[in-house]
Parts: sequence; structure tokens; C-alpha cells
Amino acid sequence: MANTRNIAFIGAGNMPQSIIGGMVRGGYPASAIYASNPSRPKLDTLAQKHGIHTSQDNLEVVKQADVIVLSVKPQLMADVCAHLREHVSDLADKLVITIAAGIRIEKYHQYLGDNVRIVRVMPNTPSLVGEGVSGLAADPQVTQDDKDFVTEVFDYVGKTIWVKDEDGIDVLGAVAGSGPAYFFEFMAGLQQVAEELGFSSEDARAMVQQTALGAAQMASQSDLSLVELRKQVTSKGGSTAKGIEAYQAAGLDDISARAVKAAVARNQEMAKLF
Ligand SMILES: NC(=O)C1=CN([C@@H]2O[C@H](COP(=O)(O)OP(=O)(O)OC[C@H]3O[C@@H](n4cnc5c(N)ncnc54)[C@H](OP(=O)(O)O)[C@@H]3O)[C@@H](O)[C@H]2O)C=CC1
Ligand SMILES: O=C(O)[C@@H]1CCC=N1
Repeated sequence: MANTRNIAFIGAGNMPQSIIGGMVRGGYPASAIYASNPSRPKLDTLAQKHGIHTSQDNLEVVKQADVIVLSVKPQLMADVCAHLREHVSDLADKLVITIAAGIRIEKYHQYLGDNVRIVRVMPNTPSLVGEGVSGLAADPQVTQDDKDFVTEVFDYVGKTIWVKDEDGIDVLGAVAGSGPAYFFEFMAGLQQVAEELGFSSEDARAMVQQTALGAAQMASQSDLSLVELRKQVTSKGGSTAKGIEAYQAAGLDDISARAVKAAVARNQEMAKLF
């Protein structure tokens, strides 16, 4: 890493747990990572698992930080930012990263001040195992050095994609931010039917997760399109063709399109609400 900066996560929920776990696993020094949260248990988990600094006081970790990662739910963001603005005199000297869905950079300027450097990141929970995807968008005031730093941090936990504007963050969030939930939902359905057809829960889960892992690895190692990879499994007149027919009859592509568009719409709605 070119330059390690002290980085403080405000909020220690599911997403920061994944990012911090991935960062430490990838070699970012735990001694440069801070997290704050109102209740103790999630902080204790982070301190015990990864040896980072923790506090129940947001201001205490911000004081130590060169970089702040706003990691609270969108509906709490205005209050959390107002508290920081009131008590932190050198906010403009710090880089502010926000991982919240929906809320636009312009809104953070209203909350924190015009001259604060803001980067929006839309990560996802597979960051925990180094297989995340993070979409990034920056305010024009953000320096190239800041951008390089943010890219390096999120490269620790997976792939990074700079999007051309914040609409891209909403779309990437709806596909990749929410995406693990879609895959888990789909996998849970496959596990359930395997159990109904006679497998133990353990074996059903093992066959589903290993198949998902294998398919994802094949996709990432192949130059073939996803449709082509699907065709390779689908022997003419065979059993897969019957399974695929059932999915197509139910309009699987249309279901995916509706799911993503509903999530994009909610991101846009949250931009107005919070
Ligand atoms: N989960 C995901 O897959 C993704 C989430 N995001 C974004 O990440 C953000 C966090 O989501 P996620 O981690 O899932 O949420 P969680 O609900 O898991 O965590 C939110 C955390 O914020 C804490 N908190 C509440 N009030 C404050 C406060 N005033 N100051 C500091 N911390 C506070 C809560 O503490 P307590 O429990 O003690 O109340 C809780 O631990 C959201 O904005 C979301 O849009 C982005 C991409 C993916
Ligand atoms: O559900 C949410 O709003 C957040 C953003 C993407 C994943 N979780």
C-alpha cells in the first residue's frame, strides 16, 4: 500500500464487518483501523477478530482518523453528519467515504460543508472473503491521491469499478450491492427442493453452494459468454433443458429485470428521503 491512512468506520454493522474483515485479511494494518457503534457487541467482535481500535463514541474515532467511512443506515445519516459537523473542526482536512445507499454527494455537502471531500462507495458483503465488488464515484474536489487510496482500500476486498456518475452507483448497488441477497434467495430455494426430494440439509446445502462457487469460478475464468456457458450444460433433449424451460416459462429474465429496477427505484427514493 502506497500510504496507510488512519481510517474510522462510523457504524459497525454488517457491511463494515465485511469490509474491515477483508481489509485486515488482505494486509491493511489493523492498528490503522477504527470503528464506532452505539452498542458494544459488534465492536467487541471486531476487536477480538481483527484487533482494530473501537469506541462507542463517534467523535473519539473521528479524532484519530484521516479518513472517515460513514456506515450507518441512510435514515440516520443526517443526524450522524450533523453531530460530526458540530463537534469536528477539521472535517475538511479529512477524506469522507460514504457507503450508504441512495444519498447523493450533493446532500453530504449540505450535511458536512461545501469543502469536504466526499467519495461514494457501493460495496457488497462478499468483501469479507475478498470477493467483493465496489462501485466508486467522487466529488470533483477529491484529489487523485484520495482516489488512488480509496481504490487501493477497496481492492483489498475485491474488485473496484469507478462509475461515470452517481446514477451508476444506484444501478451497481441494485445489481451487486443487493446481488448477494438475490443469489442467497435463489440458492435457498434450490437447497429447499433438494431437501424435499430426500437430501439432508447438510448435503443439500453443500451441493448448492459448491455448484454456485463452481459456476462463478467458471464464469470468471472463461472468455465465453454466460449464455454460452449455460448452453454447455444444456444437452439437447436432456434434463437441464427441461429445468431451463421451467425457468424461462416463469420469466426468469423478466423477474431479474423487475428486481433490479425495483432496487434502483428505492435507491432513487432514498436519495429524496434522506
Ligand atoms: N449490508 C449490505 O449488504 C450493504 C449495505 N450498504 C450500506 O451500508 C450502510 C450500513 O448497512 P449495514 O452495515 O448493513 O447496516 P446494519 O444495520 O447492519 O448496521 C448499522 C449500524 O449502525 C449503528 N448505528 C446506529 N446509530 C449509530 C450512530 N448514531 N452512530 C454510529 N453507528 C450507529 C448500528 O448500531 P446498533 O446496532 O447498536 O444500533 C448498527 O451497528 C447502509 O447505509 C447501507 O445502505 C451498502 C452496500 C451493501
Ligand atoms: O439493502 C440496502 O439498502 C443495502 C444497499 C445494498 C445492499 N444493502
